[in-house]
Amino acid sequence: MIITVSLIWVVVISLCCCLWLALGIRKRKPGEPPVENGLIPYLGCAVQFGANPLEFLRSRQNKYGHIFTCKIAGKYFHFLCDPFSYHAVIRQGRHLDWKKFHFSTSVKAFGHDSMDPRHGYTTENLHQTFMKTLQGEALPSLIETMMENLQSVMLQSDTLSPSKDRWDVDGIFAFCYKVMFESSYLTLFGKDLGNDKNAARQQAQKALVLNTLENFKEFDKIFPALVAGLPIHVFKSAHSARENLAKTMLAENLSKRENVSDLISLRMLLNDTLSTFNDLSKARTHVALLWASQANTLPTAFWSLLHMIRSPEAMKAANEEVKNILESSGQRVDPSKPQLTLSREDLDNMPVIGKDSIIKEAMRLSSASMNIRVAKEDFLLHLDNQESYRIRKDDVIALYPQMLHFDPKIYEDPLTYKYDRYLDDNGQEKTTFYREGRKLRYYYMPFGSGVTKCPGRFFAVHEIKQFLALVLSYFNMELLDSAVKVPPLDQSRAGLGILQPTYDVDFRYKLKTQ
Ligand code: HEM
Repeated sequence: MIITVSLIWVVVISLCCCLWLALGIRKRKPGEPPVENGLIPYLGCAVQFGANPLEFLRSRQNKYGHIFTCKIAGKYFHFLCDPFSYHAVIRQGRHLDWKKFHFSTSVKAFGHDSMDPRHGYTTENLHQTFMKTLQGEALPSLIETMMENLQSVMLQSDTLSPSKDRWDVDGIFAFCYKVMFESSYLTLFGKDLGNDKNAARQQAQKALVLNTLENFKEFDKIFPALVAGLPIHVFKSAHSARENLAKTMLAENLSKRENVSDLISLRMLLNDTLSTFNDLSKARTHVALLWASQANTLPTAFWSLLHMIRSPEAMKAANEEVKNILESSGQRVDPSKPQLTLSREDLDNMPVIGKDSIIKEAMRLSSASMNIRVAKEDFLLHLDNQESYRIRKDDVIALYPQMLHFDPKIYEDPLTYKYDRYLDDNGQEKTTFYREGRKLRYYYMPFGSGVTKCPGRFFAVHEIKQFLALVLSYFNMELLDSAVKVPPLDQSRAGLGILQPTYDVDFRYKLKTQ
């Protein structure tokens, strides 16, 4: 009897193995890129890729060349590693779909109904909504509101309590998190009480911000798992954190707030007029925007501030240019009346901070976004070296720009932070980079590319510039350990944007005496 049962098991397992070999493994057809199926059914190469994507891709590039295919979580990814061929993917050919992956990822992570007009829940053109409310004429007012909020959070609310006479110690990431989260949340989602100074309402407002921050953190922790396809119900506390966030963003709550940004008010209107979403689904679309506006900005603020403080030359150059711009506009730094104004032009005209070099270099070192397109049909992908490869319908084509950012043939000494790397000899933005003597069209891509390029990028860079200009204006800052090493990047979020540090770095700050 025992022998019969064992025999049945052996047969079942063998059948499963045969089925997996027959159906789960792709055989390379003529004209296709080399393929790796990985050893684990369904997951394929996911575990090796996830452990260190850059190392994984470099080793496969050395083995296979400019393009190769890996099975990851049931899908076939064609990784294109030749920067001169990026154009073939970025210029949105008729064979490639960018919407499918983006819309389905958002549904998986945030739980709203599909925002893809092809699915029939809404006719909103999200891309247009973002461009209209985050760029061009919409930008100056976002910058102005952010400037007020940053100063109020740094100096007037209880978020920090800085003093002239005493150093305060904090983690740099913790500091950036507190200051940037609150300021940019209030800038986009408005204030509960408008300008009401009533103490009880101020406290209620503060409690709402703190709760939102805690819920955001809890939810953000499991974000990579949701993108990978795990259901949110597996993560009890993150699930309730996401639902708590959504509750605060129900129309009945948002409509009570004042100074709500154009982005959120237009989205509320379009949710009501163009969609069939229920109230909760509408609220969850706002949670998606909260995440998009914070998840990359917070670590970018950290890396920019950390690298600046660690680099005496960067600190000196940045300090001088902030001082000059304030002097030339006749402004005095007074923490008891924090009303500095720096327009978009002021911010753009400062060389080190203004031309973004300090920030760009910090992002080059910490960005690990993945640019993804899905093949709409079988087609031939033409590379720069005249080779062509067959791509099958529904396969994914992926660019991993960290390979560019850390390429020693493009960036000399790529692991070193050089605050002026993106400045030319005249102190202007440097836009020419070469690889083996050939000028590159794509050399810096933390915001993605082509049609899916981050629509919030101008606001994002300006808010970091404002943040740096203000901390330099108001605070003296020092590392607790002046020889502290830069913490390693937390790879668990690789593919999703700016990586977080694996641990925080302590610094101390106190108000400057003018
Ligand atoms: C340093 C900060 C930021 C970085 C590095 C960043 C990066 C990115 C990246 C890589 C994407 C995806 C592009 C793709 O899929 O190819 C993206 C999408 C997006 N970002 Fe940002 N982002 C930042 C800040 C912001 C801010 C502040 C906002 C809004 C206020 C924002 C709004 C969005 C939106 C709405 C999308 C989705 C666009 C779409 O699917 O059409 N981002 N961002």
